Amino acid sequence: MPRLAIDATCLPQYDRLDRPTRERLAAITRKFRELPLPALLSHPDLRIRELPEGQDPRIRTFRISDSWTGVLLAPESGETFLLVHLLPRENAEQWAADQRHDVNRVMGTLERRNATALAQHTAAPATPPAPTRPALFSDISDEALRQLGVDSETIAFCRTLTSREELVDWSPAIPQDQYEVLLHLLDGMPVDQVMREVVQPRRALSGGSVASDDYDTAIRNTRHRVMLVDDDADIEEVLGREFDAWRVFLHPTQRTLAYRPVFNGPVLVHGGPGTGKTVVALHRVKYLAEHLPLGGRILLTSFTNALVEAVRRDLALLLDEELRADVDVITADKLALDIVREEWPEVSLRPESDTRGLFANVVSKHSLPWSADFVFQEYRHVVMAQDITTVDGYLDPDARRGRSRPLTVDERREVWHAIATARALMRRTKQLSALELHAEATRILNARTEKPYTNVVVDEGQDLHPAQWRTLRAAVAPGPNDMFIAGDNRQRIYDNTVSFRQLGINVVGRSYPLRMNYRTTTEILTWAEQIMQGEDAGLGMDAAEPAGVTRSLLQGAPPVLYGAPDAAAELVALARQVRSWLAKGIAPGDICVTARTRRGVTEVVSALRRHGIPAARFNPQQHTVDDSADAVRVTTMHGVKGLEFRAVAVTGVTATALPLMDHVTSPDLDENQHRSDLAAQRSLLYVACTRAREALYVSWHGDPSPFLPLR
Ligand SMILES: Nc1ncnc2c1ncn2[C@@H]1O[C@H](COP(=O)(O)OP(=O)(O)OP(=O)(O)O)[C@@H](O)[C@H]1O
Repeated sequence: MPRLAIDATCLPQYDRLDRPTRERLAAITRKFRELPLPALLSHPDLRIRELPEGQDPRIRTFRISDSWTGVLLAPESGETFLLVHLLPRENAEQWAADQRHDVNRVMGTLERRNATALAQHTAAPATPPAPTRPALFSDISDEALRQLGVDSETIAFCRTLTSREELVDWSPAIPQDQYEVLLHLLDGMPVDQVMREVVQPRRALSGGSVASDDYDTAIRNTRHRVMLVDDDADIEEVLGREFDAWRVFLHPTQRTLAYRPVFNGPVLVHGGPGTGKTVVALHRVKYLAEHLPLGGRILLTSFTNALVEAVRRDLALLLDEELRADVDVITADKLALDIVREEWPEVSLRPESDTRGLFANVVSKHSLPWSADFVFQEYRHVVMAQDITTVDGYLDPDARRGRSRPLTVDERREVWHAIATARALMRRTKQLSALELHAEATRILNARTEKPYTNVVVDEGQDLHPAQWRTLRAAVAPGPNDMFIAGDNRQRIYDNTVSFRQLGINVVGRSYPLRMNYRTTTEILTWAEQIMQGEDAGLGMDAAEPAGVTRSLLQGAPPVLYGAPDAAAELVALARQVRSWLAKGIAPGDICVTARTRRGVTEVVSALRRHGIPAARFNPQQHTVDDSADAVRVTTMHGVKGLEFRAVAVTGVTATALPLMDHVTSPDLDENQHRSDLAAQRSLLYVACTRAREALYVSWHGDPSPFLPLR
């Protein structure tokens, strides 16, 4: 019996159909699966029509209602029908006639192109290539392009173009997988790398090349754009439930990572903002949960409580309750606390501010010549980062590698004494700092032969402290599929750096980049990338490969930048901007405004309300807002980590606020730490700006932040 597949193009259209039309479509698609092909094509009720003579014989249109038409790909061979598009009746036939569907033989996927438009342009380019500007890809031979799956027609077309912008403008007409190849080449990725990163993952899924008339296989291999409907599933049920594309359509690279049966050790998935790292981590959990041995458990963790809440919510969309019961979704800190409490039930977590206070007391009591901040940093970045437990360990010449302020041996003894005093006090009061809990949890776990988890999946890994990594490492036995880590060094906004090698997390040979951004438009992304230009990407996790450039297939308006004369004027301009987004039909809840500080958040909320705009402080942890759900969300720049909104306003990007020098270690204290803290503040701006899906507005008053690309 025929099987039904649905192209991703149909999904937004389905939302526009009214109830009777949806029911009618469901009835039709049921018939697709009940009747043999000849009976189906000639069925009087369905009015399946071929296109006029000379056009693609595989494409048919069928009537759904008086106003809606369906477009169907019905290959002569094979059993799979593809519902290609749902269109208003008046546009359907022309659209169908312009498109052509082919099998990409190299990548094994089904592709669509606007054949009419491409052929017309190739024959007579609107603007012939200027003799002064070389055609695109002039340094890459036809043969090399063909090996990457770019066919002769697309090659001939590309040779008429001279700029990246032209190629991007034409992207809706170009076969999608070929477009991705071209985009990477254009941005300088070498041919062999494109082969490895773009072509191979597709081939891996299709198991090699596919014959040009084998549409059936190609449709099944195009899972990044095509949804296969189970034989007994109802189309209404498939399309009618709240739809999130990420649950169904994985990019081939995402799919090969999430669904690979075995990795022989820890895996690192890295990539720029919006490349689907969280999506891959969630699908990996799904795969692991579906293949979990009896009694096994999975840990899914992320950096903050807010992020853990977000992945918990998303996991519920992907995995049914029964499988979710085998997955703990908690922060590393919560894990450490739970483990330590198993052996020491009265222990509690000491908030970071208390820990700093404790160090301040010890430093003043000992009348040390260093500031409390300095001693606290020695504790955090030397002692706890390396799990040093003895004075000799701290005196080791290598222990303070990377710290720029030298200490003599006697001075070290003094610092050690202060740190040891503070640590002893924590123990005596049974109130341990998070780092202390991790050190304890690691010792407990290392002493056990039975580990609590079969697999550990980590999202937002770039911000974890080495002590947290040690707990995670100790929570799972080393071996196949033990750790799956997603992160992006350039989004590191806290002050931790780690060396995986030293932590026994060996990702060498298992470090994979994701490069396609699914969230942000090209215009916003390209601008935001400039914030990070020249920034060393080696901080955070020591990824085997530096982060590459991220591309987006989405297009939109460039970011709007505004420098106001003073704070009041900045708020007035913000209100104007938000009002214009609302007027364009963006719901208040899809708009987020960030401020640099908590006080800034309060000021923005009251300013927007004064202008009659519903606004509320946003609590990312619970995804709740103070009053009404239908309000513009306002939060700090830290608060938007890992989230996204249709429109984002990043305010207060003023020289005195970014970097906020209170949060940056003074260079007198430690030069390297100073640089690292500055880099984290730069990343904060980058993270905030890359939360925007469609619209980004950035403002400041007085002098702009030096991190802002204003050229
Ligand atoms: N294959 C996909 N198909 C459709 N949407 C996708 C796909 N992969 C990711 N997305 C969407 O792209 C957006 C970004 O994904 P995700 O949050 O996983 O990226 P990320 O790399 O973790 O981002 P960041 O590092 O910026 O927090 C989300 O809206 C997600 O649903």
